[in-house]
Amino acid sequence: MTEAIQKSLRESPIARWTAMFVVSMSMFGAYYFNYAGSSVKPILETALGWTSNDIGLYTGSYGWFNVFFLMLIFSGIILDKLGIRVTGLAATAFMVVGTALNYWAMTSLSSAAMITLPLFGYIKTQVIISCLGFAIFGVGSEATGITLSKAIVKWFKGKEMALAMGLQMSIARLGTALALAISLPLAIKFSYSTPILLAFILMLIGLIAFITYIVLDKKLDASEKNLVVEEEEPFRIKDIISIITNKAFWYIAILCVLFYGAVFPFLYYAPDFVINKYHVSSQFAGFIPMLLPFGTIFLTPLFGGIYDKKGKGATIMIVGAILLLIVHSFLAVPFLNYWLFAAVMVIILGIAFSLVPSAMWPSVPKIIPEKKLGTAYAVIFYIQNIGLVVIPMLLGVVLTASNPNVSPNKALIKSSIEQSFNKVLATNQITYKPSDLSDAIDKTTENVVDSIVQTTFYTPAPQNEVDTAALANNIVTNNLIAAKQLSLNNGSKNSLLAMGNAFSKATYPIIKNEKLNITYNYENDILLFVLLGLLSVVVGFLLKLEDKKKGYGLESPNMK
Ligand SMILES: NCCCC[C@H](N)C(=O)NCC(=O)O
Repeated sequence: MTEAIQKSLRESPIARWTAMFVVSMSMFGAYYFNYAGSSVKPILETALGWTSNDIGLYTGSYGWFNVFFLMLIFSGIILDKLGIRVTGLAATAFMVVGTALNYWAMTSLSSAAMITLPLFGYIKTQVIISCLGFAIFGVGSEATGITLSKAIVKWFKGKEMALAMGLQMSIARLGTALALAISLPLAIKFSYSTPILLAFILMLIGLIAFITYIVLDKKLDASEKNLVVEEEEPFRIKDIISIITNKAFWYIAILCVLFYGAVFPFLYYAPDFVINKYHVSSQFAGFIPMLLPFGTIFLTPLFGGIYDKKGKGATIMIVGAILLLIVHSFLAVPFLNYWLFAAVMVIILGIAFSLVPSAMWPSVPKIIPEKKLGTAYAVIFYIQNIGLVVIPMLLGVVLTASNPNVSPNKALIKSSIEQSFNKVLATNQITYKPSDLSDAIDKTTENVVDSIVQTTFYTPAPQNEVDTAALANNIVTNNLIAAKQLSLNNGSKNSLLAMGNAFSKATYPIIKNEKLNITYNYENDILLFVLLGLLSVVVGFLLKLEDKKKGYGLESPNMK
């Protein structure tokens, strides 16, 4: 037997780094699409008449199947049972199908068509099919994430594993940066659907890249066929028990949900937060949070490289958690309200957001054997996904409760919508069921109020109070014009709701022009982030203690 045959392909740096770059291409597209939709929010509102509720539903649909139908857990089990090739191929194909469905819904379905569905009520067909597409994409995206982690462990165990995982994350975050930088300009220059078309092209590239990876993966297996490698028992369903009874695994999963919960939702609120607290103009508010993903592109592999050579994985996570705590604590101080201070804090948060992931993901293989890694990563992502649904909801509740005086005057808005409806119905002598009318008025009020809250989040203007009375007046006048354009010939519930939709759509530009200024106080929300930071530090120390007790080697270098 020749030397060449005896050597595993893993031993060739060119082969393993090529495998890493090829396999990471699928995640580049996934992270791009993740942020492309929300970046074109204002265009979707004006071009398709999507309300803030529609956009919120769409953004949240990413996790529907993963969380509610446990698809993420199934993906992990499938990964451990059927392997990297089958799972990765299916996952990248899911991303292609989901993105295609999303693109088709946005470009081929009428934005006026409506449907009544259990759980959702009366909803735009275009919105619900786009959500379905995004949910299918979400299944593929999370499954690809866990497949990539397992693939990197396969190629890099005992070598530059954390550096490789860090670089894979950097390539993914380049996708995020691309979405933040070009989605909106693309949508303005061409069409609202161009960023989604680009996402579809990137998904196809990701699928082709994964097929290329399969060739490399087969070559790796062939190169190891004649080697004496430690044969592992195949994965069995009962292995899940040994994962979920492992204390260190739980510390990592809890640290993951606490830490990511204090970063991703913070980014969502950050533009409005810097406008309200640091008096940054709305044009520049997006730039400060944007500093975060850009910084992580360079720092995550750097810290990964340090972990590989020097070890100290648990310590790196603790330092990251401490930085998170410090940043949120300083952001909570009322008198520190100069914009440069916020920018510096976001840069430090970027350092924390590079430290923790660079050590967290390569630490899992030290605790859980390779054959169970798919399921282990899947359970961690599953818990993280639940947190990313619950924490923003909690923040919204805290924000509303902490700012009782700045909410739009719902009663006034409702009465103006009532007036609009009654005028149209009386003028056109349309008969209707009173309960249907009241449902349509309630739904329209909900949409309009939500639009006001969401719009003022991003576009405050130099006024001192919420002039809802002027807005209500405007709604009546302008919505009558919108309603007249509708050929309403009966008073069925659907036609009343359609009228309500036209009202909400017509109201959107009015809200923009009213230039409302709602100043939110974010103090309590930031305190919630401080609490998450504090708990992250505690869990980090518990992980370090458990590692010391059980000897997982989190503090040892990865490179032998
Ligand atoms: N919108 C981001 C997708 C998250 C993917 C995955 N659940 C994850 O957390 N990956 C690690 C990371 O640091 O992005």
